[in-house]
Amino acid sequence: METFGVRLHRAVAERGPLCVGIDPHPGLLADWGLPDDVDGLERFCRIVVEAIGDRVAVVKPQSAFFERFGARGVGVLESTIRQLRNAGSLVLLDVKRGDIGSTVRAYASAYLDPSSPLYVDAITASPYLGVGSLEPMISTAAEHGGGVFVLALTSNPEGASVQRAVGADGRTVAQTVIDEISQLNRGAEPLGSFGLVVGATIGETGHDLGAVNGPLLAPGLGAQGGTPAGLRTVFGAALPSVLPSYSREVLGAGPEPDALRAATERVLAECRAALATV
Ligand SMILES: O=C(O)c1cc(=O)[nH]c(=O)n1[C@@H]1O[C@H](COP(=O)(O)O)[C@@H](O)[C@H]1O
Repeated sequence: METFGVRLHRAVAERGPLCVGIDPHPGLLADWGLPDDVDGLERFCRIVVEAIGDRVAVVKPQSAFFERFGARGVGVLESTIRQLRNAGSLVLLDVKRGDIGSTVRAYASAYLDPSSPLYVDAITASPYLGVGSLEPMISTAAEHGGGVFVLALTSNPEGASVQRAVGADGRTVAQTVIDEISQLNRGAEPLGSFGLVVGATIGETGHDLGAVNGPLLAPGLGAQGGTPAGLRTVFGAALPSVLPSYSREVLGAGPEPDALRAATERVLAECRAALATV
């Protein structure tokens, strides 16, 4: 069984360091001339998958935009996941789950067990009930070759008051998350399967990402003001492990498939250039 880290490493080598998010905001549906309903959602996703599913390493559907339409919206999420897999991109489902361990086990079966209809390559997880509470996700991912991206330093301005709080041992909350996830990737080659989320907007924070040995998802580019050139300031020597992630910056170019592809190529070229500067 190939691990997620191995698959991700290969996908990035073949398709380049880029994750594109599918975030069907009501405003984007309107801009694309689509109704704000399940049919509009379905058409939006189909256009994105057909335009870029066969050329982007990772696609990250944001679950909230599907859940807001109830069961039929989740049905569109299921079919979008299937279509993305057929197009050859890895699917990172952005659900930011976290709970007590016994409930995390159910989330793990929902997203990381191959028998689930919502099975994906990797999910995002929130560690704020304790990194240890995520253990069922970690072990299910390890068992089935999946990945988990744990929030460390998020792109939003409100995150810092919690994530940069300093504990009794002098480390920030985020650094303890970084250190615990790094342990899980020890010895993995060429890349571990347990990633961290670090926003592209946060500037230099003094956190040590040097020992992570796993992917560093960098959302916040484009619409939230982060730039590829700014990634070096945020990530320093860890820059080669960064997986830049864009949603609205790319999606805003639609609905024409050629325009979506052109926007994807543009941000990919910018990211390649920024990541090559180490
Ligand atoms: O986990 C994430 O992907 C995430 C973490 C974070 O710190 N900030 C952040 O913006 N995100 C997600 O990344 C996407 C950003 O979308 P854009 O701002 O449109 O590129 C949204 O789906 C967010 O939920």
